[in-house]
Amino acid sequence: MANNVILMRGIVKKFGQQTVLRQVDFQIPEGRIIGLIGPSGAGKSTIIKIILGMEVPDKGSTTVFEQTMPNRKLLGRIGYMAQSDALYEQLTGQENLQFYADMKALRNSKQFIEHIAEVVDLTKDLDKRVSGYSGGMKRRLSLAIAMLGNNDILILDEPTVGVDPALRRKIWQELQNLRNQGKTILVTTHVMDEAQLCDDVALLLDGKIIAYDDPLSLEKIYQVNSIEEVFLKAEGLNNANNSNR
Ligand SMILES: Nc1ncnc2c1ncn2[C@@H]1O[C@H](COP(=O)(O)OP(=O)(O)OP(=O)(O)O)[C@@H](O)[C@H]1O
Repeated sequence: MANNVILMRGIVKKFGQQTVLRQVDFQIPEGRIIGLIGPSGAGKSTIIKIILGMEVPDKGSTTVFEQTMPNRKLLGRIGYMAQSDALYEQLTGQENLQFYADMKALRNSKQFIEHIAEVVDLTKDLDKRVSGYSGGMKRRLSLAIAMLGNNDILILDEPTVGVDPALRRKIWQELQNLRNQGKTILVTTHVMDEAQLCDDVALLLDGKIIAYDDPLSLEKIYQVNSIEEVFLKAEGLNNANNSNR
């Protein structure tokens, strides 16, 4: 059994009167790609922020490599891509990448930047200012920044929004390469084809992880043929349960 690199136990998170996470137990083993799916507003980004120590839960505990977050040293081992881009608009793509590479004290940053720019197909645009980038180009630059360096964990909040299918495939190949090197990847997505590519998929509904297994097992459990159908069936069952309460 692989070690769990991220462990959440009994997480409850409220924003004012709204309880977003009711009782989240979630463990992420080393060297796997884990997809976190759920309807919009289910609390996926909130889970990510709690893992990173950016939000504090009302109840429960979270550890990363058996330590509580935030932890500066651990943050250096994690590549994070948020839903909104944190880019320096007045700098070029290259300068943005170099800035973050310097922050990570990355050796061989030139080779890293060249490789990662190629993965997200930005090589030709690296000398342009980010203010002139399209939305999709900004997402790709954010993804490149998250992937810079030898991160042990990558946490990607909807990394392929605005990315065309061919490039999406290339990015997933890179994620799978990283997984094959033993890296751990947590990704949220609304693209069910991508969820299908994950080693395991966790389904967040009604403030809880209601199912967590590899895609084939989930399809068997829900007696359907795709993760999209798993999602729809689980949501339908949940809504029916709620209206019977
Ligand atoms: N800082 C905050 N203050 C108040 N409410 C918040 C805050 N952060 C999140 N929420 C609320 O918590 C709920 C879950 O938000 P979250 O962004 O985690 O959902 P999500 O599953 O990532 O959604 P999406 O798929 O649309 O990105 C939403 O109703 C959101 O409005």
